[in-house]
Amino acid sequence: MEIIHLKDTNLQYWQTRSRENVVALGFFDGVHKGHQHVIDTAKAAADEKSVSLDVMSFFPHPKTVLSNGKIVVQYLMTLDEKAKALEAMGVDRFYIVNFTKAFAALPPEEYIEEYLYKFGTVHAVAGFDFTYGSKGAGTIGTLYETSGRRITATEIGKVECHGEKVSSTLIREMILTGRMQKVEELMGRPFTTHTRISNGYFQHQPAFILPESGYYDVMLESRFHKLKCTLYVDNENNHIGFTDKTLLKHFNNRNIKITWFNKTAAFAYKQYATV
Ligand SMILES: Cc1cc2nc3c(=O)[nH]c(=O)nc-3n(C[C@H](O)[C@H](O)[C@H](O)COP(=O)(O)O)c2cc1C
Ligand SMILES: Nc1ncnc2c1ncn2[C@@H]1O[C@H](COP(=O)(O)OP(=O)(O)OP(=O)(O)O)[C@@H](O)[C@H]1O
Repeated sequence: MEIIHLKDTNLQYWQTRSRENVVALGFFDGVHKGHQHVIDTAKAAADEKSVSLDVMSFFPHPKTVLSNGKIVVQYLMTLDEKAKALEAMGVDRFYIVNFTKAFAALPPEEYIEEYLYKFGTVHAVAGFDFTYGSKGAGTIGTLYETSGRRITATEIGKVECHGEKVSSTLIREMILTGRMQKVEELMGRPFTTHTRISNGYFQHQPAFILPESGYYDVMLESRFHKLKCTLYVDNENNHIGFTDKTLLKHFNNRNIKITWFNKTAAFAYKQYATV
């Protein structure tokens, strides 16, 4: 899979290097069950038409850009993890558009012309609530007409879990209340984070979400070790630690993947305040 970062200055370059494709549209943080349905549908259409499967996503998050940074979106995954998840689903090209206010304000016609038609898109797939362009006026339902009937479209109906729309926002809420089983149900896989332990400390980057403070059953994986253990999280201080300090030696100064299972207890801050 190719990963292409689009900005004003390289737009034309990539337009001329595109080929016919079916595209899936959206931010796709977490690549959850709703997103999976969108991408699987686009994959089936691409296979049927024998064209490439592309995903067109954005960065940073539109809510952060449109609120002038006032709304902080804690991401569920890094761009690298998102790319791996998309690649595993059969995506050929992953475009990441530099999301700016100017881009958000494009008239829907112009977005379709410059970012879809000139990129070789013959068919677009997005969810019922995906909007694009100034005032969010463009929808997947209006895309065919707005494209001058040059690009067909499929609208994906709402994917729900126990009557609620599966969304990145809902998953963030569940992580922040420690409901990891529910998160797994919404994502279709357990929640994972990638981090590094340097000189005995987890270097968690605050741009990425951490579960509610507490003790968690986790799986830790480095290049050389994989084991189940308990970690504690002090969310307010963006801190992760081992309850069994003897385990540190296996993971110190390594990149690690944490797979989060159950929250087993509330966090007793005083117990670790002096460690
Ligand atoms: C391709 C594209 C994707 C967009 N995706 C989102 C999005 O996921 N979330 C969002 O809040 N706005 C998104 N926007 C921005 C909205 O379409 C719209 O510009 C925004 O809600 C601001 O509306 P305003 O013109 O009334 O300020 C996107 C815009 C474009 C062009
Ligand atoms: N539950 C769902 N059912 C159907 N389509 C969905 C669902 N969730 C997201 N989509 C679609 O998947 C694409 C990517 O979704 P996007 O990341 O923008 O939304 P989201 O998961 O609802 O996030 P947020 O909570 O930030 O709004 C969009 O086309 C969107 O309409």
